[in-house]
Amino acid sequence: MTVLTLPAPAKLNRMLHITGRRGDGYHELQTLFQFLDHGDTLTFQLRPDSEVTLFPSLAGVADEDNLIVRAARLLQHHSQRPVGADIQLRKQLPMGGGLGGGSSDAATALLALDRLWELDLGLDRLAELGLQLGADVPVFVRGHAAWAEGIGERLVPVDLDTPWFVVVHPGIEVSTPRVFNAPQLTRDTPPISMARALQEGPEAWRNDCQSTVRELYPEVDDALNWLSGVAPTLLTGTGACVFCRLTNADEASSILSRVRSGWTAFMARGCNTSPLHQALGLF
Ligand SMILES: C[C@](O)(CO)[C@H](O)COP(=O)(O)OP(=O)(O)OC[C@H]1O[C@@H](n2ccc(N)nc2=O)[C@H](O)[C@@H]1O
Ligand SMILES: Nc1ncnc2c1ncn2[C@@H]1O[C@H](COP(=O)(O)OP(=O)(O)OP(=O)(O)O)[C@@H](O)[C@H]1O
Repeated sequence: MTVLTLPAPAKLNRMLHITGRRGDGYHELQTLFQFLDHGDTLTFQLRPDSEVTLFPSLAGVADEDNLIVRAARLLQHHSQRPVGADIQLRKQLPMGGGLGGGSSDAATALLALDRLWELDLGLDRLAELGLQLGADVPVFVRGHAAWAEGIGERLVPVDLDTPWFVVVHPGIEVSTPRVFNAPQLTRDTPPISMARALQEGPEAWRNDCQSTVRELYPEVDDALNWLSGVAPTLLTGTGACVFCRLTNADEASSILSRVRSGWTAFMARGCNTSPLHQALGLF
């Protein structure tokens, strides 16, 4: 095998609580992650030397800073022989969208190159390496919808409802550090048990970042106001995307056709098994 084409799906935070702040400034979260059947696509072609190339480059991100190339560099240290790859990226997910696009690309690179380079590191080690790249990478490596604690790395697999979603991107990039550094962000939600979060269900779920992001980014406020007029709506991660859940595809496509011009939107189905793991036959 010398070529692999694989998906890098989006994630949603179906709920997100901020329960504290660690000494190093990172926030303690409780969140429910679920994947969508929509995302980026990456193609990996084995090289006989130790070069790693990426095409096309992302605007504003130097290749060596791209999480895909950084994932490849981390893995190269684990090979006894020179290994390289030409990587093609079909980017669909908005950057700074709260859909975890960069983290998902990184996880897809870790799993693809582990296979292409015959490293066989296993998901535990790959998730550990992934955490060095970003708090959201481990869930994409493990590939199952999850209840997450810590900074998002302590994961318990769960099965959530799998509705259709309409995801609206109001055309701006939200800075995750800016949101986490905002003085008005509440960081004192009392921790709850996973059982309680699951029992409360989607009607009760909320995102503790939402009111702060609304204040800092009026475009997100507009999108939340518009979409919640049609169906129950939440922010994902620190935004900028907002999503609502629908019981069927017809309702979703009807909302999609009415989304305000200047915003981008897509519809997708929630998945408890990542499309990446489905493609790799890991479940
Ligand atoms: C908010 C979430 O999207 C929820 O899924 C993620 O926790 C964010 O994950 P991410 O984008 O992978 O974040 P990282 O690249 O690890 O961190 C970006 C910056 O956000 C802040 N950050 C991030 C995650 C976290 N639990 N606490 C934080 O305070 C830190 O300032 C960090 O420097
Ligand atoms: N392959 C990549 N795809 C997207 N962004 C990348 C990538 N590599 C590095 N980045 C950098 O990471 C930043 C965050 O991108 P990303 O799309 O992961 O944000 P996000 O969807 O808000 O993530 P999260 O929900 O994890 O906070 C970008 O602004 C960009 O500078």
